[in-house]
Amino acid sequence: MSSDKKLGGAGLRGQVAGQTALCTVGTQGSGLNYRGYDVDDLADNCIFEEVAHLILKGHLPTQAELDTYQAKLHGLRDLPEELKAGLELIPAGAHPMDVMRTGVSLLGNLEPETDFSQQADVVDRILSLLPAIVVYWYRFSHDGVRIDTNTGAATIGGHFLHMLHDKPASKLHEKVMNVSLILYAEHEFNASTFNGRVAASTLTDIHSVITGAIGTLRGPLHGGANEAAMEMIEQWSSPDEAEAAILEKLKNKELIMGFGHAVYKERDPRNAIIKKWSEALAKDVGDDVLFPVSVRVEAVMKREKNMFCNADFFHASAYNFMGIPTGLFTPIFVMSRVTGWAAHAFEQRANNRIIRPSAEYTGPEHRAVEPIDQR
Ligand SMILES: CC(=O)SCCNC(=O)CCNC(=O)[C@H](O)C(C)(C)COP(=O)(O)OP(=O)(O)OC[C@H]1O[C@@H](n2cnc3c(N)ncnc32)[C@H](O)[C@@H]1OP(=O)(O)O
Ligand SMILES: O=C([O-])CC(=O)C(=O)O
Repeated sequence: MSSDKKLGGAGLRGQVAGQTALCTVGTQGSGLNYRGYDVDDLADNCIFEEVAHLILKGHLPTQAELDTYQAKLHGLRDLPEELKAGLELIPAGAHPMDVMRTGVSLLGNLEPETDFSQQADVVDRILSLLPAIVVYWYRFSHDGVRIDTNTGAATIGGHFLHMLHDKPASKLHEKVMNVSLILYAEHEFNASTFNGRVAASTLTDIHSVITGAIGTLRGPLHGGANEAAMEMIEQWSSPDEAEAAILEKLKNKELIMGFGHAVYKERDPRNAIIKKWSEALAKDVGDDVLFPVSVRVEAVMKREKNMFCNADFFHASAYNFMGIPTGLFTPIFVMSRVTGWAAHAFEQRANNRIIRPSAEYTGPEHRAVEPIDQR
């Protein structure tokens, strides 16, 4: 797939800002490759932990390596008591992305990375704990329970759902979580990753890299779009109602969340994959509103604006069908993209020069300070 989107002007669009061996966007194969593998191939054939291993450690694991890696991650699922105490202080009304940001930041105080030789272990610990950080807080603040974060679930996706729903995830749900986490894992120099690389280039600790990236992903123009898309589509009870509302929004020049992309021009290769799984989940729950509404919105945006769904749009209905509260949508993105952020930080550290571009000055001419009584 080639991308011929005109890239220029503001937002550093299209400018090469560094090198990476991790990923290509819009240039090879189906359109998104992690270390040479098509994302659809990975989503069909792997669990997320295999892809995390690929991104973080450089190759797809053998069965023995995967078993060892999963056993290691399982052994790291216990939240430190001080972290639980900190999470219990955060009010129920907080945004779960703020909880993720604070959780990682607090973890950095409790288990600091004091030397870069620790980076792989520190990242495995963060990867293991992210689902527990957000679900422990969510269940304590919303349901008044202190959950056990040792679920015994084989995969990170299954572990997240098990903690949330107090029971093992179905095979279908665990598969969809694996697919979702694989689709979101890495995407070159997107805003949150670039933020992370800038932080890494100062040789700061990995918790600072991840904390900054979480804050950047939170915005509705980036990862927050999956929640914003859900808040939009859940307002409509039929495809016709959705179509009328979208036409009105377009007339008012409103942004339609979950559409468009800074790099892809014609399609986001992740959309067809998550759409297929959203459809399977819709059948599973007997939905006859949310999925048809989403399909109509996609068709209207194509017809009216020649715009396509990005990875976020059909994630909204898919997560909803699995009973996941909307506020936890973007935190799932964090549980996945942490692999990309960390691998970019490792690359930056391995060949570092501090990232420090220049600005074109547009302020006042040179002038002298007026004495305070004359201003
Ligand atoms: C995982 C991710 O982070 S994927 C992105 C998730 N974000 C969203 O879904 C939010 C909605 N989408 C957007 O805001 C944008 O498409 C972005 C932020 C993803 C990309 O921004 P840009 O690269 O600046 O967009 P692009 O250059 O393609 O915009 C071209 C035109 O289409 C319009 N446009 C872009 N996206 C949308 C949209 N979702 N709805 C309506 N119009 C849009 C822009 O306003 C712009 O109009 P203009 O020429 O009149 O100013
Ligand atoms: O690449 C981007 O600009 C946004 C992003 O992170 C993604 O699409 O996964």
